Amino acid sequence: MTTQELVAQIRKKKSFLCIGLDVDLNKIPEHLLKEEDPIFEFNKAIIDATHHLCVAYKPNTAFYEAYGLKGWKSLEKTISYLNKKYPEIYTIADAKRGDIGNTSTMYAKAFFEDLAFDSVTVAPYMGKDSVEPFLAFENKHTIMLALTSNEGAFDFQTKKIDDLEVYKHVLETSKNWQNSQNLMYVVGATKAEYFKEIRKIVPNSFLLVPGVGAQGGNLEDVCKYGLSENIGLLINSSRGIIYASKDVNFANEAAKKAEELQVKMATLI
Ligand SMILES: O=c1ccn([C@@H]2O[C@H](COP(=O)(O)O)[C@@H](O)[C@H]2O)c(=O)[nH]1
Repeated sequence: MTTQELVAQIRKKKSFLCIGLDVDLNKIPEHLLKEEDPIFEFNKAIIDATHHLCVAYKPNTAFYEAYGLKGWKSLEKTISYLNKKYPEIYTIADAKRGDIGNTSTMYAKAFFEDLAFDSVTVAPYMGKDSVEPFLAFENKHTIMLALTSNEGAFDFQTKKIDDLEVYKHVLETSKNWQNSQNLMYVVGATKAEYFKEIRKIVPNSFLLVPGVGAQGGNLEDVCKYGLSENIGLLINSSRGIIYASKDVNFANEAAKKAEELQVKMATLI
């Protein structure tokens, strides 16, 4: 999907919500555990109940890899359900990959070609030659970690090298990489006070913002400086939406949580 198509969907739905599909079998309604593929049945119900309120879904691959081959099959079924039934929806494989060039190309093929995701998250630590193989894919986005939502972000990302914080180096340097128009960045909602500085470096880039909901990030605080001319934000909430309830009405309860965020978003754009 192109960035323009993503922006058009955001404007149409008045939503820049991304729902995280981080499925933990200990947290889903018990009646689903009798199904052949409980993870897929859970995702399908959540997607059918919330697709009109959000523009993107983000399965974190860890939650699928943890269940081995079965989990990977559930991921495959989920992305193919989304691509067939809701082709306008933007999809993010939150896999945080990146390696030497030829290995990165294989990661990119796995997520962009085999699974047909629109985007994948990558770590910047191995530098340009580890990220450019992802950027070479047309109409696919590579979402690079810049300033993450966790406490450990202060261990390295905010430390200075040559008088500039590491996360700023990540943003500044990557702007000059080949096909950098295909880059987006992860910035945690728990770091709202950093958005003003970040927008000075990447005024128009899309930012994937996890941390609203369970991690305590605040939508309005992020939007104050995070919104750009083309909206430029995808705000993710996973546990805060998908685990709204454990009873048979779980999908409707999740939709209510998603709607709370979407209604606020509509007033902000
Ligand atoms: O800095 C980061 C990068 C990624 N994540 C991921 O986003 C979701 C957040 O889930 P919640 O349940 O809404 O807290 C999850 O998949 C994380 O691995 C992040 O939180 N922070």
